[in-house]
Amino acid sequence: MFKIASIIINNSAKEMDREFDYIIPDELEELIRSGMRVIVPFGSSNKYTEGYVMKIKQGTELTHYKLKKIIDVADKDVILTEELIELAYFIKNKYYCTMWDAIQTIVPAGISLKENIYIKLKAPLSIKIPDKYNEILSCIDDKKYVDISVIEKNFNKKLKRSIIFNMEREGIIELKRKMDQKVKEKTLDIYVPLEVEKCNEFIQNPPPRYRKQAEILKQIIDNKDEHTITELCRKYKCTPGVIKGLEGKGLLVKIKKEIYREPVKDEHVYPKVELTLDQKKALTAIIEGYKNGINTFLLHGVTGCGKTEIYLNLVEKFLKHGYGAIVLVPEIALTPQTVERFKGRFGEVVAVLHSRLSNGERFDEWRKIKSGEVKVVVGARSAVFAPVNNLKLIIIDEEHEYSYKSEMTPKYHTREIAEFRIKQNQGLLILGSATPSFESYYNAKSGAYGLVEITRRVDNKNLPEVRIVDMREELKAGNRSIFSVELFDSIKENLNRGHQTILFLNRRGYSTFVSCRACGYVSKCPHCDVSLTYHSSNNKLICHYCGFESKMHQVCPNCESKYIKYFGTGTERIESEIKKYFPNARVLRMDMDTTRKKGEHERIYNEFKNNNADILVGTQMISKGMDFKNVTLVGILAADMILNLPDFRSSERTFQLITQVSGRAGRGDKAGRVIVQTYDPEHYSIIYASKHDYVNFYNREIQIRKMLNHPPFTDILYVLLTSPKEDELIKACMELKDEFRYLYGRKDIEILGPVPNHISKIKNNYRWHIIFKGEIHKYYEIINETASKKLAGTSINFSFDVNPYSMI
Ligand SMILES: Nc1ncnc2c1ncn2[C@@H]1O[C@H](COP(=O)(O)OP(=O)(O)OP(=O)(O)O)[C@@H](O)[C@H]1O
Ligand SMILES: [Zn+2]
Repeated sequence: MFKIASIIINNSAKEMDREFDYIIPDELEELIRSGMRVIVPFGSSNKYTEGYVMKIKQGTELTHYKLKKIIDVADKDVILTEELIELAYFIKNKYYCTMWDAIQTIVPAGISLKENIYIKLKAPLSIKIPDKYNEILSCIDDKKYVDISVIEKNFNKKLKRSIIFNMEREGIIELKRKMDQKVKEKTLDIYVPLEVEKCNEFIQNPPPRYRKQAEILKQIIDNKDEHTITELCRKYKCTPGVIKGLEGKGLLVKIKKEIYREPVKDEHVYPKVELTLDQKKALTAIIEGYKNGINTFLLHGVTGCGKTEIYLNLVEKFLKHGYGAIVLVPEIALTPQTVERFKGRFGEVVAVLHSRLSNGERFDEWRKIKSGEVKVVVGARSAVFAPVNNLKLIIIDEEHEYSYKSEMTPKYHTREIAEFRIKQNQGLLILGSATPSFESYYNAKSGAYGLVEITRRVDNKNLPEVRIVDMREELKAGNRSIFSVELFDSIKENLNRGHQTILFLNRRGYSTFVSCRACGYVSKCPHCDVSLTYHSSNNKLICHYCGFESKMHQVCPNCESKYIKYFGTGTERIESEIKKYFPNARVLRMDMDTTRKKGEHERIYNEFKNNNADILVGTQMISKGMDFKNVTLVGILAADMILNLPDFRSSERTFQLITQVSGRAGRGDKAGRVIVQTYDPEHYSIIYASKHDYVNFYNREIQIRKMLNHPPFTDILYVLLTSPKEDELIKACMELKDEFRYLYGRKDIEILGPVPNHISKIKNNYRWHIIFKGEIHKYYEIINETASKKLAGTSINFSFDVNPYSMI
């Protein structure tokens, strides 16, 4: 009898999204387990391809004759544990992607394999070789194999692979295929003493000309050194010849030692503190609830109530029991404090998964986690897949943040992945926020999650006082500036007192759009359906969607008048106005434009933290969990900016932003104040946010969600259709609508659209969408099939997003 493996092949095409059977050859039978990565021949050309073993089953005589054999295993160990295989199936079924895409989401990019081809001349004297191969032949050897990429480099034209395969078929060359990992494990040559006795003999009686060698060998032994040759030479101030000499005598030997690429080391310590009463109560409620079988808790605590300290205590408790933990933050660079605190409390057992790690560094961290060397992982979204041993605790900080939803297929939500993993491992999931997402609060209220609330800040510090300023009144009173009188006076006062100020505006650049006052012309991106933003720092107009740049016009390109002006405000403009009005103030700006360079986030953050600036201007980058003690004033310049976007989450988003940004004020021993500027001062999300009243905001907004049948009361399948050909796209959308005819009038599903997107063109691709609301899992198969059939062979691409965070 022999065994068969069902394998998912490296291929993202929907048609290939199934398991393929391969025979497990006898010599591999002992080795191969499910979750392992293997190399198999695939397709008619039998190209070497990587794949993952999903299942192992018994074969029959009949299958033996039809099936191909596995060539080799790709790794020593299993890559996907049972739990991660289950997780891959979950992702595939929940977000409607292929199994390969699901697996690629789970494993780090650095481990993927690439096929390398090596070529050798077969030296067939009897064959007449066509002249067209001469150029290739001149690069090939008849004694050793040459890497095809080396030949490709030597070749001035593009070397077609088909030519190489023809040459093989004609018997001119021999090919050898190998699969190599993109990122390799890193090893170093380390010198260690071989036999102590032999060494001692040499040290005691060295021949006169080897005295120096003996002296150094003695020190190496005394210090129990394990070093590379360069390190040894530096340490003992000797030449490499001395070390080589010792190696030649068989006294020192060279061994290969596996090492890790170390991302930044950090020796900062974050000492333990005595928990406040509120923190103790919350911690007890969570631990008791968990003992009684509650697996997920929503920790709803006002800004500055000390949630991080609760997380730290939980992690400590789980570590003591030998369990592993994952701590998720919205974005590493934006939450330096949280990261510092975990590293500072737990040290070496913590790995931080930065988005700026190189593939090699990421791969090394992943290996450390998998081997159990690392027990706590702190990271952004994708760290939820970390192969932590004995995983029992996942914490999602600022769980309402949009960055927890992936923007790439599969468009998973981190919270849903965490819930699944915690269920599999019977562990504990903590969702923390001052402004929980509606999904989570709804679950907590309906009893699906445990709910723990903290309504006071640490040491009973007051939440800041929030004042709403009606900008329409300012205008009536003749104030045309971007600052209301109240905000302007408050900034001045704060500067005089030596306190710090944060000014928030959710738009970068200088202006929102550039327009001609004479003819009404608006500068738009030629590739996208959006207006261009003026950036004063380089005097350019920039598209925020595709990056297109053009010079700022001197005159209107349409009517040549000089009255071309910028309108609206971005962070750059605020910065320059502040500099104009308060020339002595030290101003920092944090937005996408000022933080492109590595390390800039940290630099700006530290400058402000160390009181080297008076005012910090920024976009939503500054709204997250930052804890500055000296900030007593926060100005929100345009609170209603996202309120009017065509998205059912815009009220929720507005409430969250105002509350979170306000939460940066008054965290030290001085009282905080917030000034909210708006054209819509009666809007309930602004009023509730000004009162720090999440619960009543929720109660009101949830009724609207229910009435209009929006999540969390229903599921949405958002189908985005894009094409560079507008006519073809519109026609296909209309025909699709017709094909979905039979779904109309059903109670359990509703169809909206097709309609053009809010932004109807991005990067020369026209965009339309269709929205399905209701029991989408019941209809997904048929929707997918209808669309695939209809759109096959057209210029149109389509993608799915389940419960999207943005429909723009
Ligand atoms: N038990 C404690 N004793 C003294 N200080 C504490 C205690 N717990 C937390 N703090 C301090 O209180 C401040 C706020 O804590 P933390 O940053 O964890 O708040 P948070 O709840 O995460 O707020 P946000 O939601 O705004 O991010 C921090 O400076 C922290 O060091
Ligand atoms: Zn553009």
